[in-house]
Amino acid sequence: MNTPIIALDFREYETVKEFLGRFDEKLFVKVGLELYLSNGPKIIEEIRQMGHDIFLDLKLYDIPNTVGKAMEGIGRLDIQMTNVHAQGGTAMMKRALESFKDGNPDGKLIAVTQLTSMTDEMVAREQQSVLSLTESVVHYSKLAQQAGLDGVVASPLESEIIHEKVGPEFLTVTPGIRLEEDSNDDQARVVTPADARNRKSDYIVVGRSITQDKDPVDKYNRIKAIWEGVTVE
Ligand SMILES: O=c1ccn([C@@H]2O[C@H](COP(=O)(O)O)[C@@H](O)[C@H]2O)c(=O)[nH]1
Repeated sequence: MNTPIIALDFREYETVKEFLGRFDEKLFVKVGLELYLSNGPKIIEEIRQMGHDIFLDLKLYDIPNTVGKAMEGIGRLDIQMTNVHAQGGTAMMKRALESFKDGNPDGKLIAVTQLTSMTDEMVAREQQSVLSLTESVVHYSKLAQQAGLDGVVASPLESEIIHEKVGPEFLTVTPGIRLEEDSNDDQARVVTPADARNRKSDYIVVGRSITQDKDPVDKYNRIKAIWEGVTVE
């Protein structure tokens, strides 16, 4: 069972250091735009030196040449996973893959399908999509697979159908995770860690539910145990 990925949505390195210092085990953490843009690539080195694995979540979305060049830089970083937007198209994803794997052959490149903050209604009205949200997620997953990527970012609600339509080995990395006790926020497609496991997600990504808790280590351990099926919520 893959360990839950903790989204380090903080701005300051000092906050990250204090947060990670509470844990006495190796973690898989996600560095997103807020942390990376405030600190630059050195944040990756610092976290790696602490012994943790990193998913660099920059969601690149541009023309193939621009994304390819940016991925050359990302490929030089010591990370385990990174991503692009599948909506950038197959040519863009292929260029991204080539550049990233050139520097980091073991790293995973995945693509965002439909953000977990999106609803069926938003996909229909704002994207003017003729496909339903789920159909659109499957469509972008197939494009990502055709481009040779390792998997996608989606909601756990779509994990089963992605595995069914695209393949069991194709990774589903799934944010939008909340326990029943957690408050509602900007996430629209939300499930519990147990539900994510039942729906065959490969990874769960959890941010505020852990980082904003008064006891993040305890909350992480609870979420991990539920995700692994060791305890019920
Ligand atoms: O579709 C997506 C893609 C990325 N994310 C990121 O995951 C975390 C989730 O944080 P929470 O605090 O648990 O909501 C966050 O960093 C997002 O940028 C996503 O939520 N949905």
